[in-house]
Amino acid sequence: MSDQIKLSAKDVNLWFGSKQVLKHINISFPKNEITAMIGPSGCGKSTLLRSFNRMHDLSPDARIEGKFALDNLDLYQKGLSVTQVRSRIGMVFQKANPFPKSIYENINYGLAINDVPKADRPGIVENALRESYLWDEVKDELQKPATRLSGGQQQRLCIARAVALRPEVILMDEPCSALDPVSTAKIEELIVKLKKDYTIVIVTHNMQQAQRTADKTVFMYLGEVIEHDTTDNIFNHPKNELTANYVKGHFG
Ligand SMILES: Nc1ncnc2c1ncn2[C@@H]1O[C@H](COP(=O)(O)OP(=O)(O)OP(=O)(O)O)[C@@H](O)[C@H]1O
Repeated sequence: MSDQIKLSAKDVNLWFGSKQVLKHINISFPKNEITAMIGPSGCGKSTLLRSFNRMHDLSPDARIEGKFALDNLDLYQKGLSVTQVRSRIGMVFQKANPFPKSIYENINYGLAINDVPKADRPGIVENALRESYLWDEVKDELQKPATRLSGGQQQRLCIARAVALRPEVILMDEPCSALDPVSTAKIEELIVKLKKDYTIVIVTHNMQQAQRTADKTVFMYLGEVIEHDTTDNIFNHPKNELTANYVKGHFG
């Protein structure tokens, strides 16, 4: 763990049309820690997560105020492309979304569009698959379509695709919600292992998952950050009554 802030949002407000979805968000995520974002459906967790890697750039009705930063880099500054941002801030989605291509090509593609020299790519693909605990299962069938892998394997492939680009941050939006308990346990083990090299922010509805994986937890409600503390404090000694009621399962 360290006190160095890797990712932050300052005075952020976000509207979709006339509806304000994020309100006065001030939040920071320390380097090499896992932070879980929890809160009832519709409170803005995904919207906040997606803001960091500029997923709203193409939504004509989205209006964003405030500042998002990676270290001291303004993520919305003029001249900084989405591809540049996403090579440093990777994302893994709720539903595994491999390209309809081979296992190998799923990882190779990102390397190619980021101009990684051709000769380096096979080694990077192998390392990314090893790092994602998938290599032993797929090493003899790298040319097989990725869509034939199991759901859990596909999600680990998506994590491999993200880590291949050596991002500094990995954003995860309910990465296990479509998986069975065994696959979920594997991904959670992987997430905890990855924090040595990455800063991780994970949106989850699974309270046990937050407690098993996250150093810090953020509770959001109606577009606001209500409480942000160590995971132990959020679940066992919450300061805010709303947080207490939510983690006890009284609503949401
Ligand atoms: N592209 C969009 N255009 C318009 N409204 C949107 C868009 N994306 C999200 N919203 C709205 O913003 C609000 C917050 O949604 P968001 O997905 O961030 O919540 P969430 O806390 O992640 O919910 P869940 O836990 O159900 O995924 C919701 O009311 C949602 O309908």
